[in-house]
Amino acid sequence: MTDVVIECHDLTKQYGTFTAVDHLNMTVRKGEIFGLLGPNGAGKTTTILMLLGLTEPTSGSVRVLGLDPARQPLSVKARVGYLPDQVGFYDNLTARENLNYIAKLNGIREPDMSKRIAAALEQVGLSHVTDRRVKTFSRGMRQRLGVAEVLIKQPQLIIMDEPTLALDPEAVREFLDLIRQLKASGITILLSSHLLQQVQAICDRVGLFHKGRMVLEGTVSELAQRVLGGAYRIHVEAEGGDAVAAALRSLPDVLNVSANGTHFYHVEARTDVRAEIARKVIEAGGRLLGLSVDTPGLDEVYTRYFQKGAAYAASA
Ligand SMILES: Nc1ncnc2c1ncn2[C@@H]1O[C@H](COP(=O)(O)OP(=O)(O)OP(=O)(O)O)[C@@H](O)[C@H]1O
Repeated sequence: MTDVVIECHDLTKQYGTFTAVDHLNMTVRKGEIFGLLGPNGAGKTTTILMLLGLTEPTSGSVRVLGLDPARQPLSVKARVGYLPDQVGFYDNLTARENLNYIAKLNGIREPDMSKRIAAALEQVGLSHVTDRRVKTFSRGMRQRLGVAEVLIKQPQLIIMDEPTLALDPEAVREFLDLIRQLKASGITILLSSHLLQQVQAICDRVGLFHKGRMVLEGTVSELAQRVLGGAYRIHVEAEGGDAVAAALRSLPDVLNVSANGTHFYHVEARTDVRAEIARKVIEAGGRLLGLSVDTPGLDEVYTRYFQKGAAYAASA
């Protein structure tokens, strides 16, 4: 058995003559957190619906845990959890009562049911409010209860659609920690979000959607490399003048060096070449006074991509 959890080949969905998802190729591996990014209408939700077997592809293929969601929707539903942006609960019921209801709907019976519910509430940090009515819960608690609801199925994959949209910063932080814990427990996560900093903070890889196509895919630094050129911006402070500047320019992975005054250099590089820079400055007879690196964020990649969208789409 391979470790591929999601695999799409030329997956296409048309609504009439409109193509919402256009020949999508995507692979998500076991244990990854994969982020789906893209502006409104890019095709993320339609993709999720096809992964869940809630809408049929027009052409192409999709496999989730080796299953065809269009033909085996119940098997997919049994193994895959889905968390929307806001989960609906019966507000007058307690957390436990809500989960009892969901467990029964999923065919889970005692004694398993109570054990799974207790474990799920523990995992999301809500054990202390098991018997409190959900109407007293904050949005953050409701979202975590949503994860507990998904966990009682013991899923191998959880698909989350904008799960942190309505949360305050503290609740977001707790929720992102929870996602990391889910990954640590071996669950694969597909996360659709507009919130780039959050995606950057937790996703192993991201796919950028644009007009139904996945136009960029990779780690944040790979995307930065592709869209911005130099993914690493290195700030160098060194004495040594022209010899230092020439030494910096001679490094293989360096794309650009600009000097700011006589001591400061801004280096754009394909890789983190700080160690090589330190060596070169010394070899050139210079004196290294400071060295730091910053990697561009997903927000910069995203903004730049959409400024130059058509050009990248053509080369993707
Ligand atoms: N049932 C439908 N019938 C016709 N067009 C649809 C249908 N569902 C979605 N679309 C269109 O398909 C395109 C992709 O929509 P989708 O909801 O997948 O995008 P999205 O990336 O999830 O955007 P958002 O972030 O706004 O949810 C949009 O132009 C949308 O209007």
